Amino acid sequence: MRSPGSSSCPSDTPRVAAGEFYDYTARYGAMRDGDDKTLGERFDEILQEERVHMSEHTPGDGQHPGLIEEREYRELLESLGLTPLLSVPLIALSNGQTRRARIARAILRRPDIILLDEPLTGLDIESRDRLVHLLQSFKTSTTYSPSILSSYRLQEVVDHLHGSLKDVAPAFVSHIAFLEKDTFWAGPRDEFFGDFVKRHFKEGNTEVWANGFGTGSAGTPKGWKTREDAPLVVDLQGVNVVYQGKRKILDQISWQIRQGDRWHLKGQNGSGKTTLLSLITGDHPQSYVQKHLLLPPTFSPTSPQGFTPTLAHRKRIPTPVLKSSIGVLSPELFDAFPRREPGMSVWDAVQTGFGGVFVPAGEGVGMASVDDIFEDGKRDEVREWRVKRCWEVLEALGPNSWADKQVSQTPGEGASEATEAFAARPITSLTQGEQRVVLLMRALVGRAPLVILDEVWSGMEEGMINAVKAYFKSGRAFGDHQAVVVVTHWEEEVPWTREEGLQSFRLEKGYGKTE
Ligand SMILES: Nc1ncnc2c1ncn2[C@@H]1O[C@H](COP(=O)(O)OP(=O)(O)OP(=O)(O)O)[C@@H](O)[C@H]1O
Repeated sequence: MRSPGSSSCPSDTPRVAAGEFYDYTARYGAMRDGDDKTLGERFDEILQEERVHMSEHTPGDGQHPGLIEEREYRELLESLGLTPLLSVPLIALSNGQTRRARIARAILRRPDIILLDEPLTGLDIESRDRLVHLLQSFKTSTTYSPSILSSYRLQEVVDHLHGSLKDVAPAFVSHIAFLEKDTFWAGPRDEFFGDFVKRHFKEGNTEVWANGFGTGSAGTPKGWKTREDAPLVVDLQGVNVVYQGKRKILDQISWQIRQGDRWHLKGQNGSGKTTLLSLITGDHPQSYVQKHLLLPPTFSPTSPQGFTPTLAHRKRIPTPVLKSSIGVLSPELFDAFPRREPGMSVWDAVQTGFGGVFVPAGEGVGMASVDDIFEDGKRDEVREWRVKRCWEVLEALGPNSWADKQVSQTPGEGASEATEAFAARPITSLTQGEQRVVLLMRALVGRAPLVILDEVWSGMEEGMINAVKAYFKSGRAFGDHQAVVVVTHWEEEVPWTREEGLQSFRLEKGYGKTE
């Protein structure tokens, strides 16, 4: 019998765990039988399950908290912005929409305790406000008032953007438990901000602020006089995506991405960011039918010089070539990456980034592909560069950079013991945050002409976030020939400023515009 006591909303891998969304490319293709269950139908099923569960118990026996009333159900959907999505198949929901649906599902069952793991991650600003408002309303509700246990990253609780200690914790939070390495503190919110935060961050723990974005040197050195001189990496003109002949998601989008560019792709949940990026990565079937969708066709095997910036239409680029031209980390990729592949180590996972593949290809640096692709004279050089590059990213983002205060070695001088041990670990033995860092290494390792970083910080611990920020700021993470697109709903997570050359592309109601 299920426990009526609590319900939770895990921060990630929800689609896999729930069996509701298992293959991230499936959502772009034709729906298969069983894929077309709508959000409304799923909620109806849950309510029916609750009715059955209630009928098996007498009221007051403590085994069920009572069915949600019709009016409250409607209000719940409304307050999470789900009403217009009831007729949408589960598989077609965007990330933020899925997260909101999962939170509603948890609340529908009216548990006594709700566990929320980083509930604001992946939500746009409006949805974050709506959720906080909903959780706040439970405090004064006479019909349903659950206890809420919710985890947040420090930046969602303390004003991180400005490096200040201002309390920005969501309004409904009354008590805070703080966990960091060997420090544990728990108590009322006022005491946390009144005393603990100030004391804790004064006592030598200031690096959490010092490494924030906005410090250090610019990360966008460029070898071109003006941006327009830089070669194109992606060229989209008048791109459209329509579903079922009527749902227009992208309407005449034109976007040019050039070498050295740093882009922030913006837009509310469901505005089409993932769809647009899936056209660029070639995962979306409609990428083949676009009139003008030019993508980077060339391997970038050894160095920036190895890249020839000649664009080609999606139809003309073999998928493996396109995959090796674009480094990606996204929630979809995180869910789909086959980390349970028997024996897959960190090293194996990182090196799949050279080909943008999921399965390690052979021995060593997985360079079966090297033999296939490169001529005799070039193979050794390619192998050598790839091995060196794997160690570089492992050193830069491995445990030396976030686990404790050890000073990491200069990249290229060989890997430290901690890094070697980390490289050998099975990826399944890592925490979720560690797995994210490894998949970020995978996206960066090939020095691909285009790197797409979609919500890369979610699930990472504070120390990891700071290590990644520091790496991006160091100028070593990206070469001049690389273009980077960052997707996040948090401005403070974007690693560059406008002064450093950052540009923004916003999607709204199907249209796209540069800001
Ligand atoms: N196969 C499909 N059929 C119908 N609609 C779809 C399909 N796939 C996606 N959509 C819709 O396309 C819209 C855009 O989704 P997309 O995932 O691109 O949004 P997003 O901007 O990435 O959102 P988020 O910020 O939540 O990640 C959503 O409203 C989604 O429901």
